[in-house]
Amino acid sequence: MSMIEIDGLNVWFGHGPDRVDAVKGAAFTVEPGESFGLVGESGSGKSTILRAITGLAPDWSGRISIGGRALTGHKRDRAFYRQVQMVFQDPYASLHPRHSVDQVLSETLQLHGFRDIDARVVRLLDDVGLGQKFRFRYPHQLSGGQRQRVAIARALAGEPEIVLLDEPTSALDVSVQAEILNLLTDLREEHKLTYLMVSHDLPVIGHMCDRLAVMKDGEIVEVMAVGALRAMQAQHPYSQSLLEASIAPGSRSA
Ligand SMILES: Nc1ncnc2c1ncn2[C@@H]1O[C@H](COP(=O)(O)OP(=O)(O)OP(=O)(O)O)[C@@H](O)[C@H]1O
Repeated sequence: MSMIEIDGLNVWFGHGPDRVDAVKGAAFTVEPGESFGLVGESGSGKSTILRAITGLAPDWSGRISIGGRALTGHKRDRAFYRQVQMVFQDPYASLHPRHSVDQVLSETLQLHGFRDIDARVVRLLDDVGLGQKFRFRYPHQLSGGQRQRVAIARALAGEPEIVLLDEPTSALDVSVQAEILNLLTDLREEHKLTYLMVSHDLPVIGHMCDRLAVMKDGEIVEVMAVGALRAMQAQHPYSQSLLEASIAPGSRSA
């Protein structure tokens, strides 16, 4: 059974003449323990697929199934958030400025119903490579990379099976991007996680993922293995042009 199954997915915003069809007929599956990438230029619909899964895009049709359970509407229950967590692009926006790291993690652990909060906070900080000295710091006392580590710790607090990653390093300095990507790779292995990751950056997807879908204007034009990407074997002309652009000198974007 696939961990994530998307089939015939349409997602739209607005009505009548204002309607934007952001995702059209998308289909792919993500297997347990796999890391799957969604790549494409800005506005191609990548983030909208993650939003439809998490219930942040209310108007959709088709099939979204998580661990064999079909989702309906846009209300997601506690069991869903136990199984699926998300890490966003901007750790500055996703952390409350007046909540210490300890508060962020303790409150999240309490919401998930854990009792051994103290031991779990300690373990989560270790897991994401932040020592105990960061425990009582506030977001403004942390670097961008450290904040993203806190956001990752918060996502892992409920021991999810699936983590949705929306451009998790594109707001960070180039120097810390690789650190966070390597951390995410290690955590996937240690915690047996399944990733669905959005990026406009093909080399990032190539580094992080087993397979990927290339999106253009709301449609998936090709699903391919990362091995084919590395061998420059894209089938669709649009994927080929993305590949060529990504290896052109000076093309590497943050
Ligand atoms: N809340 C919204 N209301 C109206 N249109 C939206 C909304 N969210 C997204 N869209 C539109 O849906 C399309 C797909 O957007 P989406 O954010 O999924 O693209 P993306 O590939 O993730 O690009 P980016 O990396 O820039 O976020 C775009 O045309 C966008 O303008």
